[in-house]
Amino acid sequence: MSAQDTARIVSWHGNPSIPTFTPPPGAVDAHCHVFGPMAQFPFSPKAKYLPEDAGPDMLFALRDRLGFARNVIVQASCHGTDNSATLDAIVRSDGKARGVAVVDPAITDAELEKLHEGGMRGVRFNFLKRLVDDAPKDKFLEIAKRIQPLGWHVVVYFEADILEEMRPFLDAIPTLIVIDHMGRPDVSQGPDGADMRAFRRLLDSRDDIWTKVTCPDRLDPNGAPWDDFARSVAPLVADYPDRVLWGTDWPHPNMEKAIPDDGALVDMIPRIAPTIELQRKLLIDNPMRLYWPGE
Ligand SMILES: O=C(O)/C=C(\CC(=O)C(=O)O)C(=O)O
Repeated sequence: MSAQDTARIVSWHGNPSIPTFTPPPGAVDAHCHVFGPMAQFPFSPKAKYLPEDAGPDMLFALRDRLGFARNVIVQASCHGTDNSATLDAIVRSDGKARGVAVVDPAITDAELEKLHEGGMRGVRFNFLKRLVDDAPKDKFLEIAKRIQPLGWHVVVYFEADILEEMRPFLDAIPTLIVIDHMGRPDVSQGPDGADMRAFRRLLDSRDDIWTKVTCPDRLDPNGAPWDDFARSVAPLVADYPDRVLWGTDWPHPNMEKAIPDDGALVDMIPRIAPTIELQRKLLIDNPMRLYWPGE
């Protein structure tokens, strides 16, 4: 049975709390998605989940409610390699959103250029078997080389159990790399656990590997208030302050059984970035360098 035969899913909170923490003016939500609207932007026939519509109006209302100024919209796997929904959201943002695309390896240079004009600044390689049918490393490396003239970076999503086998691939990527959700460590192991130590070795292997310190809801097996996430991730932010990004992950694909409160997610920020300076780097300086350089 494909996702298209199943009922459409709601994986986001209907009434998120207003956070206690006030993000600094200009803060960027650097990891979120849009779903559809399906009537205009149908989901991929290969989609592994079929969500209800969560389009740009909803995303921008949440941005304002949480106190953010800008979004980086990452093409979600349910839209495959058709980036139209993400591009449409960027157009509607009045310059307040940029994007990360997912592309077919056969994409032409002219099409890549068009994506750049549409506000894309990176390409995502997804290695989660539950989300994509295949992840051809050789073809991904070709794309990574071809996006270099555009000044783009590569976003890579994988889980901790394949970190070591990912190393030769990651070593060969010629652009800056952003690892989604820290490569999904088991944060209940703590800051000195095997997963965090392996991830730090990766960060130490190159100074142009960045990461998103995101998704306590996905990574903390003990759930809210995500204490294991806070104690494991705060030292990472302290040690790599210029290489970290933060995002809500709204509309939280596949989290329908444990939907996080977006306000509570924002309230995690001072627990992982306790000083004004760390918060400014995490929420403004770092994402601006990648997505709005020169502004
Ligand atoms: O939103 C995320 O980053 C994580 C996802 C969904 C995803 O990556 C996608 O659909 O492309 C997940 O773990 O299911």
